[in-house]
Amino acid sequence: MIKQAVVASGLKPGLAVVLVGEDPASQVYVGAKGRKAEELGFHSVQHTLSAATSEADVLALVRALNADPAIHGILVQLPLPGHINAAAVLETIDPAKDVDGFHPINVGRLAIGEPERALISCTPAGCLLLIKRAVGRPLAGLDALVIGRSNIVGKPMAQLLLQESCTVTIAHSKSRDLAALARRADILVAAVGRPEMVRGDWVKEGAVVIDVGMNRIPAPERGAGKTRLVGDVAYTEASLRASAITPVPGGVGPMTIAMLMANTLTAACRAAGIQPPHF
Ligand SMILES: Nc1nc(=O)c2c([nH]1)NC[C@@H]1CN(c3ccc(C(=O)N[C@@H](CCC(=O)O)C(=O)O)cc3)C=[N+]21
Repeated sequence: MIKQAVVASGLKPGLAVVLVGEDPASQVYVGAKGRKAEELGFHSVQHTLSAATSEADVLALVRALNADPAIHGILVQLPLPGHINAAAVLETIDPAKDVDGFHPINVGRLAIGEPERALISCTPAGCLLLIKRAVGRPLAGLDALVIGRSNIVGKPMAQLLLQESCTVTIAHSKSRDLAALARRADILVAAVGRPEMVRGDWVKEGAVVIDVGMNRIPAPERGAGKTRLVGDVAYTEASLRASAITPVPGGVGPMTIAMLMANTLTAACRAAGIQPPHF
């Protein structure tokens, strides 16, 4: 779907990914993003800097990418090493190239209900698309519960659902009786980072369940020292009640990468003064 839109636009969207340090898990994500970008015919560049790189050098690279007309999207992989002020780096990215949607300008545009001028955080944007497809009619009036209040997922997810006129509840570690809140939800988004915390009997019959969790847990059955990836939802139990549910892996993660590409195409279209496609 994105591929057709790229071809139709006649543009070559450019995505720059900046990785500071050699965290192996980060390298896996960055590799997957680069492969997808190339598959779609994007101009794709990766800057891998040593973990000892100074903040000034990261800022200088971001400024150079801001000024590069072949680059439409800039992603600085988080987390950054402790000696680098992540907020300073994110605020240096040109908001028009901020394909992660983490710059306060883009966060603000989402909050004031101007999503058509913003770039929206990829994971919640992808979750909203999945929810809309699963529900198949306007979301207005539905009860939505977002578990988790991070800047990257929980808060923007709640904003997007509010924009769709859902009745939105945001729950977090201090919330009381999460199970009761969950049982009322027509739309349940779990983004807390606790393996299989959402049980099957928390799920309302017919609810749409979106699992943002990416928890790596020990899997001795696969051999000594091996791990497996599980979400925040007990999938098998929850799938007996849900009308639609995303698995982990193979759900929100790949959708996040797809939305990163969609945001890069959107940024390229805006830079060229043409109407971005609607996903
Ligand atoms: N500035 C920034 N933007 C990000 O978007 C960002 C980031 N920093 N830091 C790290 C997290 C993590 N993240 C993932 C995206 C896709 C999968 C994904 O596709 N996962 C596969 C499974 C991969 C596996 O098996 O390990 C799946 O869910 O099917 C995972 C993780 C983006 N992140």
